[in-house]
Amino acid sequence: MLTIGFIGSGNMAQAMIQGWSGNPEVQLTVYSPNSGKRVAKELGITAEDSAMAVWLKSDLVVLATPADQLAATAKMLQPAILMKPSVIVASVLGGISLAQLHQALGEQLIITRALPNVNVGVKYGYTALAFDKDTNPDIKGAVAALFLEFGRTDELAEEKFGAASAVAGSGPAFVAAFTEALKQAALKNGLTEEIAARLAEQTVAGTARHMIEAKKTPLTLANEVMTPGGSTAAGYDVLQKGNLNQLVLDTITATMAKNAEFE
Ligand SMILES: NC(=O)C1=CN([C@@H]2O[C@H](COP(=O)(O)OP(=O)(O)OC[C@H]3O[C@@H](n4cnc5c(N)ncnc54)[C@H](OP(=O)(O)O)[C@@H]3O)[C@@H](O)[C@H]2O)C=CC1
Ligand SMILES: O=C(O)[C@@H]1CCC=N1
Repeated sequence: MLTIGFIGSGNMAQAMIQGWSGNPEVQLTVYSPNSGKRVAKELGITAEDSAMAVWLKSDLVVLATPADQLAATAKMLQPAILMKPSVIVASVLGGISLAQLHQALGEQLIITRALPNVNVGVKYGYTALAFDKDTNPDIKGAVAALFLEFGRTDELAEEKFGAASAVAGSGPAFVAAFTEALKQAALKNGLTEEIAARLAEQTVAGTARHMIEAKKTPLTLANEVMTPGGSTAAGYDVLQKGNLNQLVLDTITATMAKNAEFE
């Protein structure tokens, strides 16, 4: 049995707990100062009274607090780290590098930097992973296998994490915004709230599944839908004239700039 402990029980931690909760080989526990016990009860896992208790019970500890809480977390954990330095750390703290993590927690620890997105909660996530250079290949494989359980993963150089965070980490919010825009357009054109939501969600979900399962690029799929001279082409033209690509690029640039503030 592998025990995974969470420090922080917010949206990202909850998604990861949901993603791993069906695994009979994994036991999950959490500490979070205000919401830890409530979240543990809701998700059917155990809660601890301190970050130290989580560390001492765990084989792998996921740091899932806001990035600016790293120093406070490290302070709470120092005695436990000295008592049990074998614990593997997986940090999902946005913008915090492996070097910063080692500086705060200890140079001797085994640390993985992970950048999952909330879709891990429905086992359709994406996680970028970075390991210390000297990480034992068996440990690397075991950690990667855990993240593979709830979606796709890539091992990425840390300098690519800003882009990965903006596109894949924040991406669900941007895709959700586009989905909401589709829904609003359906509402404006007389569909009911319930039907508008279904049309928008199912279309976004189905389009993603179609591209993945049929191995089609986005443009291939778009061209299949666009009958020459037909109605989709008329709408697509509006997206292009509105410079959708530039708008999305500006969105990712602003997201990356904010993320870099923590570095
Ligand atoms: N949300 C996302 O999609 C993604 C988030 N991330 C990263 O995950 C991290 C968490 O984000 P997210 O879950 O969205 O944030 P939330 O605000 O939803 O949750 C933050 C959690 O951290 C807890 N917390 C705050 N301070 C401490 C502390 N000193 N010790 C222990 N727990 C603490 C809070 O506790 P309490 O509730 O008890 O007050 C809360 O449960 C961030 O670093 C973010 O960059 C990375 C990828 C994607
Ligand atoms: O918004 C944030 O800061 C975090 C990082 C990636 C997704 N959520």
